Amino acid sequence: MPKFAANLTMMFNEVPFLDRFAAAAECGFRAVEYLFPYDQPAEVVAERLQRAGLAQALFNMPPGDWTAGERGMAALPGREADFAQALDMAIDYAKVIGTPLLHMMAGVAPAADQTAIKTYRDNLKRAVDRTGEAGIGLVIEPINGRDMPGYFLNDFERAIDFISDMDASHLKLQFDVYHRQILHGDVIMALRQMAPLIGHIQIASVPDRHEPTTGELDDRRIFAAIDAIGYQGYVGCEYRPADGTLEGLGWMARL
Ligand SMILES: O=C(O)C(=O)[C@H](O)CO
Ligand SMILES: [Mg+2]
Repeated sequence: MPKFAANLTMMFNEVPFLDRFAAAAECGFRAVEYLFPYDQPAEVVAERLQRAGLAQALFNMPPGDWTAGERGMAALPGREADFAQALDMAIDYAKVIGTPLLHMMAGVAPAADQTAIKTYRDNLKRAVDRTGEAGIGLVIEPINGRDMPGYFLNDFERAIDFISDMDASHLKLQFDVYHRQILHGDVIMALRQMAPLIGHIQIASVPDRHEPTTGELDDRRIFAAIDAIGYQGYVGCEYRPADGTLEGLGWMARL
């Protein structure tokens, strides 16, 4: 069975962000991930993580103005300076908190626009170089257009092409089973084929993004496939509990 990380952006919303670390540890999680730590000083986040005895699996680079609808800046022409600043901030936080992986969000931009594509490539190269110097892994994640309309990176093969073009061993794919199923299906074959390039995996039920094992996929078989490809990282539980975090944790106990 894979090792699971609690996603503290979606789970444990019953308590404030900083208290979610202890809450996750009390429920038996040994690792956590979340979207953004930047509302808190990095030292404070690191202290909560350590006090709870948890490993950090991953977090995202600053996404731009989230409340205004921004979902990353890597593919946004004209925002290169903001992207570079966000990258610096993410690396500073990563060093203090100790994450092995950063997720670079692409942003909302037309997927076929040549200027957006060039901007994305240039920013990806910058992020590959900076994370490489810092000894941190970098991942990119295809996201479905129902959850994020207009998201630039909306295709798994395209993500694989970007990763292959960069030819950097610390740049990998964030394989979110939920997005894969909505975008393309064929989840287990994709896990097998993309295995060497997978740096992080996330899970949720489809279509409602609730607890694993409650949706249209056979998640037990997916976990077996993840083991079979030799994946050693965490599987992030990036789901919205259907009826309370604690009330919904039975799926893990039943595995
Ligand atoms: O939405 C997802 O699936 C993610 O993993 C992101 O990090 C951001 O929304
Ligand atoms: Mg995800």
